[in-house]
Amino acid sequence: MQCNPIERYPLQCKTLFLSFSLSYSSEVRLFLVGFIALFKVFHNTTKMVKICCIGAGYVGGPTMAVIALKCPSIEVAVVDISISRITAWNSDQLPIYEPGLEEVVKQCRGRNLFFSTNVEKHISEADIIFVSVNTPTKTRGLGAGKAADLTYWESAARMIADVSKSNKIVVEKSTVPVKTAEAIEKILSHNSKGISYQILSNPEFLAEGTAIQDLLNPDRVLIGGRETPGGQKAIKALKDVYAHWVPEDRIISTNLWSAELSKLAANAFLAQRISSVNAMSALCEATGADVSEVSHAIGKDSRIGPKFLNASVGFGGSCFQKDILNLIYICECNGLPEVANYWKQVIKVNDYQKNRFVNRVVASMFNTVSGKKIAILGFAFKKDTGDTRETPAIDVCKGLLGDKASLSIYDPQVTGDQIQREISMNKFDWDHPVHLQPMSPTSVKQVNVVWDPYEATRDAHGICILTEWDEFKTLDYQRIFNNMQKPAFVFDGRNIVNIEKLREIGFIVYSIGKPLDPWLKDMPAIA
Ligand SMILES: NC(=O)C1=CN([C@@H]2O[C@H](COP(=O)(O)OP(=O)(O)OC[C@H]3O[C@@H](n4cnc5c(N)ncnc54)[C@H](O)[C@@H]3O)[C@@H](O)[C@H]2O)C=CC1
Ligand SMILES: O=C(O)[C@H]1O[C@H](OP(=O)(O)OP(=O)(O)OC[C@H]2O[C@@H](n3ccc(=O)[nH]c3=O)[C@H](O)[C@@H]2O)[C@H](O)[C@@H](O)[C@@H]1O
Repeated sequence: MQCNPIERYPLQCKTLFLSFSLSYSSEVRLFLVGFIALFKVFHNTTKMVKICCIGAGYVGGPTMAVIALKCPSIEVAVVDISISRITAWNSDQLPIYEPGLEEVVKQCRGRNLFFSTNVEKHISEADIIFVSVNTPTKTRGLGAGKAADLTYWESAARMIADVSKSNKIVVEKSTVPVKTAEAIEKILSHNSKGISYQILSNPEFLAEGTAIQDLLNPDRVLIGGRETPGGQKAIKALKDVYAHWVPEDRIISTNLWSAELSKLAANAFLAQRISSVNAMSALCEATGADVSEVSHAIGKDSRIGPKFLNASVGFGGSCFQKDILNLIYICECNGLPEVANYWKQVIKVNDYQKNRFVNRVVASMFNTVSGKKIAILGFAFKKDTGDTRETPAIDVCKGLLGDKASLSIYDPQVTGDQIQREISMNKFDWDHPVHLQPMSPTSVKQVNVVWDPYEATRDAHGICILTEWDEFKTLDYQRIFNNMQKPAFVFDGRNIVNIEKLREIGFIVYSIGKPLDPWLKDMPAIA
């Protein structure tokens, strides 16, 4: 990495200044002070550290926007092969919905934050290159259905090797299998043309919907690097970037493999907590216990803690399942089938939870939803995002369509096009760059997407709440009930409605892990 010459030669500059100061008049001294100040400014601006991030997605976009916000002296370019994504980043309609993101982008865009499709130019000019491209589950070949597909990562690495003319720090921001850095090092060093590369692992822990807050105030920043002087120097350079706003004690450095594995481990532990509470929710329904009360009681134990104990229709999102599958594959490759099986169970329980929900819906409606209108409230995988990758809504909707239901879907942040695409696409196709996905999948006739929850629920037999959007808590349920077929059902997959109030109105209510409505007790959901 290049650094400011004033910093590189501080002693020489100071000595020069001192010797002139002693021998010349005050005017000359004043001139010199001005000259050196200008020299500093000039060099600070021309030798600005440059960052390039390959991949302008849910991670690359917000992460770089926050770096640009907090480090005005660093120039940040976010590049992508998707022209539509970059066009959107440069417009008033950002490509992703994330609270607080627009404000940050507007403050920095055009100042020290740039979005571009000129991948080669920005890579070649950068000192630090973050790689934040997709690492989806492989769909075919060796490890299909489990291993991470590193196609996009490898092509980014080859691009770096092709266009670089100066030394680079390459930062793994994508979630990758442990030991990926070794593979990347090989690609880069075999094509190095005398250039030196340092690979760092700097996994991202932000959650969608709270990305900006997570980035501004992270629990920790993790940086893994080689234990060589070069590796340690690279770690220091990246630490200096984060140190602009993250307290030093929250910046952890480790070896490369610990950092890579910690990311997979963190997601596996988080997902395991949800599967644990979801497994309990099934037992609560069978026994009359209330899962919210159980979560509250166990969460009071400081060793367990209260977070991530909300029972739900299942976890979704682009990462939990993909990263656990990846972990399972790594365990299998390392001859650890027992460990692999342990983690497999987390995914099995998640699938079980989604199936269980569909079975409840169908069983309570006299064992058939054929031709019945079911309103789906919420399609995103969680509130405050428009992201639908691996949302449990896909499996629930497919399950209901399998029983010939007719669906009317409302989500405040997801378009009809996106919903149709998700429902008609094959599993795992969703996490590839947009321009590589099927352009116009055949839309499913029994699916109607509307922009109003009252429209979605009119004449419906039942309502499934699949995302915990706040607005679903305050809907006029009396009005909704009046316009529905009877008996009218609410299946709350997020435990957000007031069950007692809805029962008073006349609804038959199912809420995950809560004591069952007498109606549901008489209609057991056996698959
Ligand atoms: N979405 C999330 O909340 C989190 C994601 N991650 C990880 O970060 C990585 C990226 O995830 P997302 O940002 O969600 O994905 P994304 O799909 O939103 O963004 C990835 C971008 O990379 C671009 N791309 C792919 N290959 C490229 C190449 N060779 N050159 C230039 N651009 C290229 C794609 O066009 C796409 O816009 C994944 O490994 C994911 O596991 C980690 C933490 C949180
Ligand atoms: O690697 C990633 O992609 C990210 O994955 C998750 O973040 P994210 O998927 O954006 O959102 P979460 O808040 O973790 O929710 C994931 C899913 O679990 C569900 N969930 C969460 C918490 C809970 O108690 N119950 C529950 O069902 C959510 O509704 C959602 O469907 C992790 O929380 C992030 O730390 C990580 O960086």
